[in-house]
Amino acid sequence: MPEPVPSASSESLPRIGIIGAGIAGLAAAIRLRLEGAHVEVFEAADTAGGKLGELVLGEYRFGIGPSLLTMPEYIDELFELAGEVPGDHFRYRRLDTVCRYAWEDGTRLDARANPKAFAEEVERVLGVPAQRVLKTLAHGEEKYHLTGRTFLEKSLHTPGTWLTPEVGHALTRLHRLDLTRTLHQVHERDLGEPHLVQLFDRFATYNGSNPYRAPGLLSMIAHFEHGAGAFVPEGGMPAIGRALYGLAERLGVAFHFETRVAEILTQKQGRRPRAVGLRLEDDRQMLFDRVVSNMDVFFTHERLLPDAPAPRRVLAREKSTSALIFYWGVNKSFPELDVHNIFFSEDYAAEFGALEAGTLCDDPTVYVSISSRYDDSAAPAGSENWFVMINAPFATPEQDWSALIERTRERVIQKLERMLGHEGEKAGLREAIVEECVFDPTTIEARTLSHLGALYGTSSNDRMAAFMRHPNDSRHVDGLYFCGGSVHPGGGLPLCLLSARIMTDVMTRREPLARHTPDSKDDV
Ligand SMILES: Cc1cc2nc3c(=O)[nH]c(=O)nc-3n(C[C@H](O)[C@H](O)[C@H](O)COP(=O)(O)OP(=O)(O)OC[C@H]3O[C@@H](n4cnc5c(N)ncnc54)[C@H](O)[C@@H]3O)c2cc1C
Repeated sequence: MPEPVPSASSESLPRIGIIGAGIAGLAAAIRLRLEGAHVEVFEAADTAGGKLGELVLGEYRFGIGPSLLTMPEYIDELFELAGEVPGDHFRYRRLDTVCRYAWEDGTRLDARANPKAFAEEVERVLGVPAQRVLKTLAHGEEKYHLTGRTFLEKSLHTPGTWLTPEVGHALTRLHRLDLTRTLHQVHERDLGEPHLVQLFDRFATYNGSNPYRAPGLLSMIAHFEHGAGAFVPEGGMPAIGRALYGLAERLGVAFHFETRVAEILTQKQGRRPRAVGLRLEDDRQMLFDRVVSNMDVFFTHERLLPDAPAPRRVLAREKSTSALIFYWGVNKSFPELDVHNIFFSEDYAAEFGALEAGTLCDDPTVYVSISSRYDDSAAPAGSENWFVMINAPFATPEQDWSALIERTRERVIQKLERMLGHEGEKAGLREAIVEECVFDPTTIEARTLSHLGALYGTSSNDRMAAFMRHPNDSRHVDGLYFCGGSVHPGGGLPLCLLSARIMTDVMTRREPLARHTPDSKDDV
């Protein structure tokens, strides 16, 4: 990618160095540039996007990580802030069916995005009254409205966050938040029917948590998919990273690809050290007034600040789950599948029990996402690009991934052939797989530089999780800020985008920048 050289006049602007061009690093670069800073981004990989990267296998293209897009308005917001029309650079559409669910007993359910249509389908297939489903979704939405603005959109480490009418109102409604029940207990209470409980429990995995431990407050996640909606971007998920990179470039952000940062340079200034620049892997030193890390926060402390004090308790928090992913080029079409498909395990509790024990169960829930369903260019005609993912524990030294992969691959193929009704066929799924690549938690750690291969930073398995996530600024080093899935408010694309917004807010309140208007970008 080209490296735009900032012009001389940018020397008078506050200089900010950002480590990492993941979605949050890109959003931070855009926001800080618009706030009036000279911004340079250092990225170890050769492209922007981080986990939103692309994998090409022969004639098949895959998004490496995220497959489900929710809350695209946070992406639009960045184009609007820059005075651009989002649809000129990034287009997406809403899915009518958010997911096609299948169980081993033959039950099939298409989850429509529209809450009423979804509830009616649940009543028809599972016999649970539609009103009960709608009430459960409405309760999730209520939890989101009671807590979302405080817990997801603001810093939890700024006193002003807590002195608001919203917090006062939430305190009067604490009993509605289900803080003393697990997510699974809430679903048993509100829905009862086992298939439906399993379907709703799965929302815990949207931030890498365990429904048997995560607090009932997380039932708000169902609202994101069924209330706010699920979307597919034109050009596939990697198009998100490309679009934001394009916007950042147009604004004059400077990018350095294949440039790994080796150290955050600090200088003692007053009581605490201050971040004053970056040392790159080739030993070059770049001076900055402020530094933002979009790199996994554990590695930021461990590798880039080895001698600085670190928030040990926060960094030792339990990680979110990881994944075992099979990227399969499949040379035929399976019309019975949709964009997002779930094949449930028969014993969900045993599946999460295995994850807690650091291994995989014999019958995992299998997620199959096929982006060629909405993006023709991702696979040859009549073929499909299957992203097949099962939840996996974060990496530990005892795991033997080659043995686990061999065993699980066989079980996954058998399960899919059985549940798709292709068992025993000569030309089933097995024969149709013509391209293959496998990522396990150790590959994910190496490829995306995420500690232990966790997909979403730390887990939300306890009530204190939100408070114990790393803040968006450093308590130990002045001038050092954080954004991305491993810090507040957590992992997943929407929250990463919010982390960049919160971080910019925290930084500019503490150390104001001269606001930059989009029209004046030429003087950078
Ligand atoms: C398999 C998988 C499936 C997922 N599914 C979904 C989904 O369906 N929906 C959803 O919303 N979210 C999903 N997520 C989560 C989502 O992808 C992440 O939360 C989000 O992309 C993380 O973005 P980030 O900004 O934190 O940074 P990352 O994408 O982690 O990027 C960080 C960047 O920093 C760079 N870097 C690291 N160290 C250095 C260094 N020393 N010097 C220079 N650069 C460095 C890395 O190369 C990387 O590009 C999934 C994640 C994975 C892995």
